[in-house]
Amino acid sequence: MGDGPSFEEVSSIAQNILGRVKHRPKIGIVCGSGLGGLADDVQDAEILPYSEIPTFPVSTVPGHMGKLVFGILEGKTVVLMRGRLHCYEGYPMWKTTIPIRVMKALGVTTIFLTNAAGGINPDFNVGDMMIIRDHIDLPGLTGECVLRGANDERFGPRFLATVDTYDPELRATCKKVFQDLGLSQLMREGTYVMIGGPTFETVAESRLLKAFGGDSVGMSTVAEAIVARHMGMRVFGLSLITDMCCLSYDTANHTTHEEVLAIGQKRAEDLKAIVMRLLKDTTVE
Ligand SMILES: O=P(O)(O)O[C@@H]1C[C@H](O)[C@@H](CO)O1
Ligand code: HPA
Repeated sequence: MGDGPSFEEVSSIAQNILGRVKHRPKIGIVCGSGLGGLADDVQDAEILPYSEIPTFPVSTVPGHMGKLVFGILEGKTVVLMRGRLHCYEGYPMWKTTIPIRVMKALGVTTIFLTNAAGGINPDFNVGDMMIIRDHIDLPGLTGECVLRGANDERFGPRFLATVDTYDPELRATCKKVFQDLGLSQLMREGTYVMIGGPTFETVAESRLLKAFGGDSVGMSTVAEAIVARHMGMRVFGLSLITDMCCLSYDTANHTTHEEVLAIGQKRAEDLKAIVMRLLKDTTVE
């Protein structure tokens, strides 16, 4: 196979994990920057650091601990990625999504992707949460799609339709969750744009992404969502808006990763409440 990973490599990682944990999750959750606190509520937790899983890539970004956490949340058997991988860390795009392929091989059928993101839509506020309705795969549009390279049909089809990437039923359930928890004022829905990072956007780039129809921007998630859909998983995505992108030179402020992590901490309880209730209300086969 061209860009990888091979089906055999993914199966071998999954076999290694299955030999070491008793839980058999159907739902996977990827914790975005600063959002790993979700893992603290996992009951009967079994924890595998990425560094202890043969050939598994490791996280290098502050706010991403680099552990798989297996256990029970809201009565559902789950696996959490407490820390994801980004291409700006030096990984080729396909390598950042090995954990998603491994989750599928472990038996996961539904995946929740969370991220920290900048707000492009001027109606958004820092601290809002955006249900991802659609995405713009900027790396993909410029030739760096995560599915680039030889295709192994055991994973999925060569050509993938992506119009329905984010599951409508899960989005509807999540909207009700916001209502039920009295958090509707924080709820947004829109289009997430993936950039490669690690630079935050210039003013001109933010204006471009806005003109493209983007509502939030980040450095992850899209490749994971595409790979998950390639393997037939159900995908849900949620962005925590941690900063607002600058659309004017007059108001240009300097976004920092520390600011992103701080807002993640500030909103940790609300985010946790939403994801846990969504879990509770989600039926898995
Ligand atoms: O892993 P996510 O997408 O939540 O992380 C975002 C994008 C960068 O990794 C980082 C920037 O602060 O947060
Ligand atoms: N841009 C890109 N990625 C991000 C941002 C941002 O403003 N905030 C958090 N992740």
